[in-house]
Amino acid sequence: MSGEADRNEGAQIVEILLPVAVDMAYSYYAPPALRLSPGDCVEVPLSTRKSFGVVWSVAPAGGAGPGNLKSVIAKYDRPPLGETLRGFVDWVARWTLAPRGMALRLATRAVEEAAPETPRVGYRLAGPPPERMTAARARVIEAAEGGLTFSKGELARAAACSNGVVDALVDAGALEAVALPPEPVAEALDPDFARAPLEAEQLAGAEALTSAVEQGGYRPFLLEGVTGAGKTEVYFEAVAAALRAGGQALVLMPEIALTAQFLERFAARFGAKPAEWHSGVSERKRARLWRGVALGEVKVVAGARSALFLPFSNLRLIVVDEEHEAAYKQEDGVAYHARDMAVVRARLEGATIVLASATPSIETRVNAQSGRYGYLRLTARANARPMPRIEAIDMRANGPERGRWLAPRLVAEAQETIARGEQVLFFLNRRGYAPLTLCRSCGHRFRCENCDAWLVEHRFRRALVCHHCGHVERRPHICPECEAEDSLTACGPGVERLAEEAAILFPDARTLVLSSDFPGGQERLRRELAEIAAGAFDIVIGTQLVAKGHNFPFLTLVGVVDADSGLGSGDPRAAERTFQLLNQVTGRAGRGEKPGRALIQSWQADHPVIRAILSGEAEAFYAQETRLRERAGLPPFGRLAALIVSAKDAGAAETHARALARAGHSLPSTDRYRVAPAGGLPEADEIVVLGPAEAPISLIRGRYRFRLLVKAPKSADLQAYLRAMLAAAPKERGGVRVAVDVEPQSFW
Ligand SMILES: Nc1ncnc2c1ncn2[C@@H]1O[C@H](COP(=O)(O)OP(=O)(O)OP(=O)(O)O)[C@@H](O)[C@H]1O
Ligand SMILES: [Zn+2]
Repeated sequence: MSGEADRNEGAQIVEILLPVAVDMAYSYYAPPALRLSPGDCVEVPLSTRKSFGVVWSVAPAGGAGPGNLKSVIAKYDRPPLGETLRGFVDWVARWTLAPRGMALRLATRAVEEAAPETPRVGYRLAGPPPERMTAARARVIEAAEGGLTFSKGELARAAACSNGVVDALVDAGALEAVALPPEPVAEALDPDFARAPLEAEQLAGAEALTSAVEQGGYRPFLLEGVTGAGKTEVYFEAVAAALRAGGQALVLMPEIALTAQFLERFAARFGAKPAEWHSGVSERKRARLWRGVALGEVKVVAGARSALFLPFSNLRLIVVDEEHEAAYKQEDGVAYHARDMAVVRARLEGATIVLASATPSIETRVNAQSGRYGYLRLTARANARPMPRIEAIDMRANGPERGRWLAPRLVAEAQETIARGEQVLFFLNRRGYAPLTLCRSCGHRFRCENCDAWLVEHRFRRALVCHHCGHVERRPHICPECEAEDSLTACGPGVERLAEEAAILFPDARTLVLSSDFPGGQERLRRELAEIAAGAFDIVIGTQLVAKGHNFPFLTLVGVVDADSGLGSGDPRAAERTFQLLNQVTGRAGRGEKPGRALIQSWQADHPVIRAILSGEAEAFYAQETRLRERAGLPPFGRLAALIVSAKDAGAAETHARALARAGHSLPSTDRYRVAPAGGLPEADEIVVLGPAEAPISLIRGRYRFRLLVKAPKSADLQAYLRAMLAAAPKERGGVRVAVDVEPQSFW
């Protein structure tokens, strides 16, 4: 027996978290040779297959054998997940109510299956020229002269021939293949490469941030500056301070704002580009970056929201650019808000965090005004550029004729702008050709067969498309209902329809339509954004993609086609969202040498949001919105969670939603929260459950949806309440699903 204990000396019982939809860590036996520590990446058996996992805790096995525990198979060659990142994963799971394994997955997805690196091979001159010489071969040999080593592609490109010519020269002994060291994962950055001359307000902001980064510790800031104020230059100084301190920095941006233009500005300041992290980066590159970040070799990452889960080893600074952007909220899977979680990560890491925006969210602004965040402001544009002059076009009095969408005044000003060699942007936040197609003779409307939504006509693709489930059908020639011919008519405009109108009104202009649903994906979008910035187009027609943080120096006129479209929704943030979007899009005008203008087509020109945009009085708007939120107990003065109950059968979904609400109402109050009794008027410190109500879009992908809204005072432990409510509800049966969305950003 003691012999066995000796043999087991050093064996461990380890708790391992797997990147699957399970909250619990599983116990495994680790044989003595492994000597695992928390954070180690391992391979473990999971039912009939093998899985990646991360060690969460370790205890000595005390001489015992595996018993009925399964054994860890191997330790992977990956840098371990540090304690703060593990703490962050736990935190995100607790906050969002997602299974911990799914939160882990956000951190480890890039390296779960990382294949070993394929070695890089280079080619250089080796022997005498081959006996059989061709023109292409001669060009390759000429390109390889000088004793350097080149990749196959480089030689083939230089000689304008195929890769096969290079291979043939290797076979003939004229070239030889040599192994190259791996490509560096990121270039070295120099904090003093080219310091920008800053203006007074920029300087004050930069100094506050640099000293926070130097001192270390958790220090949150709001950097609020009008569009074109030069916020980027200010937070670049904070990045420089992090670099000087030997630390790392993360710049989060909405994915589409991560353009070549931004990377080049970064390179102009630091001598090289940052590491990029977004959906366009290849899997292999991501695995290498992940490792480089963990080892501290990668100093600065510019990334979309998922970069927040990278294994930084010495993170000194997080910047969340355009912090108000709804794109920071992940809607499916782990429903986290990257801005809010960035603040959490900064606190865990003891880092400075900068939330930057021209139009901060109410949440962030309230935090800045109450002194919880440092408040840095830039009140004027850099380089003495004026803010754009903004006017409204009242569509009731001065709108276009029927079937047209651009008012005569906007058309006239656009013509003058183009004639001066400047750029025009027509902004309409609607993809496709027309949001609704109907039959003139019987009134039939085309709806999605899976969703409670109209089909949007996409004329470029010659199809009717559902924007909720992606369902596509051909646009027929006869009405499927009454069989009338040529009776179908498009109602309302989308960007494609606007392009048609522009082609008639401005036949000689170079026009570009920019929309996220065109083939070519992110890469095409990035290229087109660069072309706009270079002045390759006279007219740009686009959705909100063009509004996000871009710098188009030739753009001097912005026409907002339908300023009111976002105001009618049931979203409690509708006014804030519209204010932000209109500010951002009009803020694209006049960033170059010539001053900018914006014309806003509105049916409600006296709406408070439109008035705030016209007057430029953001302060009054924010004050009023904040007051409304406070009175209604809405975030940030109270807390919300949405529960979306869905099922293929409407009755099953509704029954479960009602049971869930009853469970919520009948929970007893505890010291963590107080529950309002059903039917009674809630006190200010009590949690209430509103609904269930049929969701505004009551059917998506064939599933019927009901929503519950849990409204809690700031003092309540909302997550503890939600957990108790879900536990007290009957088990989900008959394909019923419940999705929890803490601090929801969308309300459909
Ligand atoms: N101190 C400065 N002197 C001259 N030009 C500057 C200065 N600071 C910034 N700029 C220039 O001003 C322009 C606007 O800067 P930037 O893009 O950082 O603005 P922003 O505040 O991020 O605006 P937005 O919120 O609209 O994205 C850029 O072209 C930038 O190079
Ligand atoms: Zn659909």
